[in-house]
Amino acid sequence: MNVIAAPLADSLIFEPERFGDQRGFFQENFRVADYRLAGIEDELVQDNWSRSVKGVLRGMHFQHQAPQGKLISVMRGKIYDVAVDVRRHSANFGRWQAVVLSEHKPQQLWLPPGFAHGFLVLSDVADVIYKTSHYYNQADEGAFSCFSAELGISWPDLPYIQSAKDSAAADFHEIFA
Ligand SMILES: Cc1cn([C@H]2C[C@H](O)[C@@H](COP(=O)(O)OP(=O)(O)O[C@H]3O[C@H](C)C(=O)[C@H](O)[C@H]3O)O2)c(=O)[nH]c1=O
Repeated sequence: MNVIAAPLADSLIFEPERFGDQRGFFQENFRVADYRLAGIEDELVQDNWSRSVKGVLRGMHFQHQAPQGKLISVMRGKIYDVAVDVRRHSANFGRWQAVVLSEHKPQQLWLPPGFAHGFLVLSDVADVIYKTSHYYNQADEGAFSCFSAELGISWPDLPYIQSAKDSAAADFHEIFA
């Protein structure tokens, strides 16, 4: 398992080995030992499956008291994955990164606890699976707008499909005043 740095400090990109043959391919998606070797001590306790059609824009989401680390893989399609460091002590507080994840490129993205997460679907459909280091708690959830001017996140230009919650989300500076 190769590990490379993602643009923001503490975020990592894992590159699992994919064994292809005339039948298709085999890929190990998760070994605790690989993540411990990369310095991730978080225990991953929940596994999610998110299916979206082209143009779906989910985010930007985070949890206040029990921030979730996320290990993100795209099983089908392609996404433009964005994360914002919302750790107040971080030198990168308020900075964002974008990583394109695709079923055709064996890469997984690690976001440590304290990153807000969102993604835009670039393919007709995308299946995103991700493990999290804390359980989901709707009461603990926070969100800010993907289009918060002060962040300057550049999104590919598509007709966006958002949930009512996401399209009504406040700007970053209103949440992290
Ligand atoms: C996230 C989550 C949601 N749900 C339920 C709550 C709602 O009834 C339904 C849809 O939830 P929501 O619209 O918040 O789903 P997303 O917009 O994909 O939210 C996710 O979007 C970004 C990209 C993330 O990284 C987070 O995991 C998460 O916030 O699933 C659960 O039961 N468990 C969960 O872990």
